[in-house]
Amino acid sequence: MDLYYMPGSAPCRAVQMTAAAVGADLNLKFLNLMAGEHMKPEFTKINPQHVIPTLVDGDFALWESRAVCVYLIEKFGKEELFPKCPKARAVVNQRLYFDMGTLYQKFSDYYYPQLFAKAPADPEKFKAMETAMGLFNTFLEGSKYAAGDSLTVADISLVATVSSYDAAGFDLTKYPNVNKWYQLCKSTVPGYDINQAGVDEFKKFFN
Ligand SMILES: N[C@@H](CCC(=O)N[C@@H](CS)C(=O)NCC(=O)O)C(=O)O
Repeated sequence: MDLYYMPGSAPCRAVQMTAAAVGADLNLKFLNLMAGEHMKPEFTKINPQHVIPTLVDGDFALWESRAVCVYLIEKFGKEELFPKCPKARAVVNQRLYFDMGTLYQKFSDYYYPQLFAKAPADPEKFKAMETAMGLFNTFLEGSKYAAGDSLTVADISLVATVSSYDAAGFDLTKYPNVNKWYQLCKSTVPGYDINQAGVDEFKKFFN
């Protein structure tokens, strides 16, 4: 399977950690977004939405990191990362959608215009990030992992996002449940070293 990716990208890191967790061997294909490689016809033919991560498994192409993570888990039969029980699965899905639509979204809204369009910092957008992180802190009340007592794909997706917040200098110590969960994930999420290497690349955008 090929994975079009960039190491600094949080959604790509989530897919790489999931691959490590399920034992999937990925053929990594670096795509340089800064050089516009994602807009070349060779890539838009595979993914008309021109985003990474994009997985290619034979004649099947898939993007949206959380969908890719779930595909890998199902393909490799690692059910414990995406429980079948409807309620347990629903909580995992809620956390995944929260990550995509709120936690990661607020991060992108605040930092990306500054990093990639030299826009000034918007304090309202910073507050929205704080609200989102506060919500995640509340979800973690009395819960070891993001969706209960065991590690799931929700943790993998969320830790990719939270490590980007950390890399950007966002103060996680104000969110004690998040901070505790983050430390736990660092030592228990398979392939966390891959995430860390990508985070180190991502940090360079802030210099
Ligand atoms: N929700 C998507 C976000 C993917 C995304 O925005 N990827 C960025 C890099 S981090 C990208 O490929 N941007 C290029 C573009 O939008 O054309 C996911 O989780 O996979």
